[in-house]
Formats: sequence, structure tokens, C-alpha cells
Amino acid sequence: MSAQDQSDHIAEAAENIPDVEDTDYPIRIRGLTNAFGNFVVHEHLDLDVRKGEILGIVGGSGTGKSVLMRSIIGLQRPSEGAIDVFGRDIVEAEPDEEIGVRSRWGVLFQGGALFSTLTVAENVQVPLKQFYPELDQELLDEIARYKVVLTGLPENAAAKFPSELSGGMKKRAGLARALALDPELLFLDEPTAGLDPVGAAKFDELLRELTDTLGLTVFLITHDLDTLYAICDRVAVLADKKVIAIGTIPELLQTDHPWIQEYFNGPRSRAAAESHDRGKALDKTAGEGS
Ligand SMILES: Nc1ncnc2c1ncn2[C@@H]1O[C@H](COP(=O)(O)OP(=O)(O)OP(=O)(O)O)[C@@H](O)[C@H]1O
Repeated sequence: MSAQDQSDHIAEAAENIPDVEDTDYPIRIRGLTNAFGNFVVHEHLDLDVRKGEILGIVGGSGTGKSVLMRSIIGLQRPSEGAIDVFGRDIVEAEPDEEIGVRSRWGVLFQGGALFSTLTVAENVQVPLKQFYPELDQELLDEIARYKVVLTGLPENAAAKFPSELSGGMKKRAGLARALALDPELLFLDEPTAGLDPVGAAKFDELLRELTDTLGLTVFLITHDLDTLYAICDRVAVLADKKVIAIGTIPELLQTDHPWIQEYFNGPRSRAAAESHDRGKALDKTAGEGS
């Protein structure tokens, strides 16, 4: 497809995005197609992310969850389609062009992706220096310390290198960096992968708490069924190159797509659901007793 054709398709898709108050849906995607050569990952995919929600993104391995995230943050130019973030067109913008939204999101990539030669504080300061080069070092240090503590790390973790941290601490440090710019939108790619169940549950708890207190909207790629039950408001399912369903888990269970049935009705999902229900019952008992 020529560059002109590509632009025409994108412009056409953009017209299909209804003109609503952008704050209701910080992310709106219409007709997204991503392909690598002849291999099509997404085909005419639509998705709306609601303000204030934690949206879980699930799908089999290779269904394009990470590619979808990369498209939204402008790291993967789609072959067709429109992606609006806070009402700004991401697809048409050049990667370095200042379009006023890049500082409004934070990203935690798969594996944390901390710079190994920088301390945690210096890692947190990377986006700050990029967007606010005029900030003096004293203020940078203060902001980094605050973000470190915000994510539940001890203050002395700020001076440590990633190699000196446990897996769970590294995830928190990555989260601290993702929160450096006080974003409204947070993208997380499998944040609890590799954590033990207790560490994963604590990370989930932290994420829910931060989402509610900071008013975040969260795009969360995960394979972790406990995470889906514990903290996601809705779940979007990627299959057949599209978002085939989106809703709460009970709503998804109403659909008869085989992957959804297998995923949410399988033994692992039932165990996660039961554990979640037990947790809620215990919370209720504790609440009544106090
Ligand atoms: N830069 C690239 N070049 C070629 N193919 C790519 C590229 N990036 C991703 N792909 C392919 O696109 C498909 C979707 O990849 P993606 O990483 O988004 O999957 P995923 O759903 O996140 O998978 P997983 O759950 O295993 O992490 C895969 O088949 C992958 O090999």
C-alpha cells in the first residue's frame, strides 16, 4: 500500500470515531490493522477504554496484545486504522512530534526494562529529564524519592541498582518510573509475570489502590487469572485478529466463543474465581466484626 493510500485509510477510520468528550474514553481505536509482511496480527480491530477503569487485555500467546499496546503508544505504526488518545491522533503523529499526550501516559514494559547501569532514582528521573529538562537535580531527587515510596519500596531503594533488587521490587521500581510524570494513563505488559503468588497479589493490590487514589486509567496486559478477578473492571479478549468481546467476567461468560469458555471456565479460572469470592467473604466478615 502506498503512503498516500495508508493515510487515506487512516483518515477514513478516524472519521468513524464518534466525537464524544475525549475524557470519557481516553483511548479510542477504530479499524486497526497491523501486519508484519503478509502476517496479519490485527484486522479492523475496535476498542474503547473507559476513563478510570482497569481494563485487562487477554488472549492466547501471539494474538497481538503487546503489538496493540505498542500501537497505542506510537511505537508501532499500523497499516490501517485510527487511534485516538485523549482525542489526539497517535497514528498520524511523528514519534518525536510534540502532540501533548506523550507525557500523559506511563508504561511498564514486559520484564520491567529498567536501565541496569542506573540506580532506581536515576531510572525514575529518565522521563522527567526528557520532558522537563529544566528541572534541577534537587527537585529530580525529591520527585524520584516520592515515586519510590509511592510504589511501596523503602526509601533506601532509590539509591540501589536493579541488580540489587528482588523481582517484586524491580516491578515496583518500573512502576515508579512509569508514574514519574504523574500520568493519567498507565500501560502495563504482564506486570505480575515471574512473581510468586503473594508478591503478585501485593502488586495487584498496589495497582488497584494507585488507580483509585490517583484517578488512573489502566491498560493491563496479563495472563494472570487472579489479577483479572481481583482488580480488573472489564476485560477485553483478543482473538481472531480482533477484540472479540469486552466486559466484566460474568458478561464474558455469557458469550459462547470457545476460547473465552475454555479460558474462563477452565479449572484455573474457577480456582481464581473461588479464591476471589473467598477473599471477598472474609473482607465482609472482617468489616462486620469491626
Ligand atoms: N517487530 C515484529 N516483527 C515481526 N513480527 C512481530 C513483531 N512484533 C510482533 N510480531 C509478531 O506479532 C505477533 C503478536 O505479537 P505480540 O508480542 O503482540 O503477542 P502477544 O499477544 O503479546 O503474545 P504473548 O502473550 O506471548 O506475549 C507474534 O506472532 C509476533 O511474533
